[in-house]
Amino acid sequence: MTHAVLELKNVNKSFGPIDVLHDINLKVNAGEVLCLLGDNGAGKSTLIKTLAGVHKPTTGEIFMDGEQVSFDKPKEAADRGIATVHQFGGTFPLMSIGRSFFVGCEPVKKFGPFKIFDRKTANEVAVKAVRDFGITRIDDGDRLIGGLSGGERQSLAIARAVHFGARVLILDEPTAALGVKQASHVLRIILEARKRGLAVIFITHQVTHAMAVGDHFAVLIRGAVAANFMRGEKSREEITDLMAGGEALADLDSAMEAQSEATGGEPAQSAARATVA
Ligand SMILES: Nc1ncnc2c1ncn2[C@@H]1O[C@H](COP(=O)(O)OP(=O)(O)OP(=O)(O)O)[C@@H](O)[C@H]1O
Repeated sequence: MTHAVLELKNVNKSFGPIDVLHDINLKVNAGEVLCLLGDNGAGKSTLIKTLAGVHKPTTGEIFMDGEQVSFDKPKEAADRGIATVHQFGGTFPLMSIGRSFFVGCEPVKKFGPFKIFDRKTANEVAVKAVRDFGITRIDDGDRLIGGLSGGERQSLAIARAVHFGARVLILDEPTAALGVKQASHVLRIILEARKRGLAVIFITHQVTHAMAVGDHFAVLIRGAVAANFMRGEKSREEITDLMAGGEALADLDSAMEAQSEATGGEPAQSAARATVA
């Protein structure tokens, strides 16, 4: 029996008296993109941090390849192959591509009695890794990260994670700040990571981007998985409605109706209809 690369069973997370995640059950397989959708404050960051070893679940279990794991710090999650790429690629604008690719594990060469950073090797390996990922516009490892476009930075960070053996790639809103062309570039890189057999968790607000690459979708509302479905099981409109808080608009409608009844006035226009119009 093949196990999911990553599986969460009944994961709860509380901060003191504040319960943030409620009974999260999710799994992601090798070569699959799980899109995690949710409005602001839904608990996406807390979930990512719980997977990446920043937080420990209050209760519940996390499994990798069927084996229960527990991370005391982010390095332990990273050593198991869980890599998180944040919105701006998490790199330093004033570093070169070669330098930032190897930050923390720089290749060195001998220079007399000293060991110095092997810039040539770092640049060659970094440029090859990103070009293999289809980022053909990067051909000089000495270029500064600050001179790359947002999409190129994201793509570089993904290629780096894959190069260093990531098995689970957590992408935290990678397309949120990008224009259409740049976003489609990053989506192609996500598909390439999937093709290489990674388990990808793609956190996004953008339903169009999720639908372009997702195999499996989970919608978080107030820290719980409100919907969990596979590609083709829900329409764009249904997902958008869930995402836009159809529930919240329904609450608002009832509040407006109650107010209108209380004042005996004309019924106010439906919040949901007003939004759609
Ligand atoms: N350390 C903490 N202590 C107390 N409450 C917290 C803590 N971290 C998060 N929360 C609460 O948990 C809820 C979910 O927050 P989280 O940042 O995970 O949401 P999110 O979906 O990532 O939102 P956004 O898209 O705005 O980043 C929020 O109400 C937040 O205030």
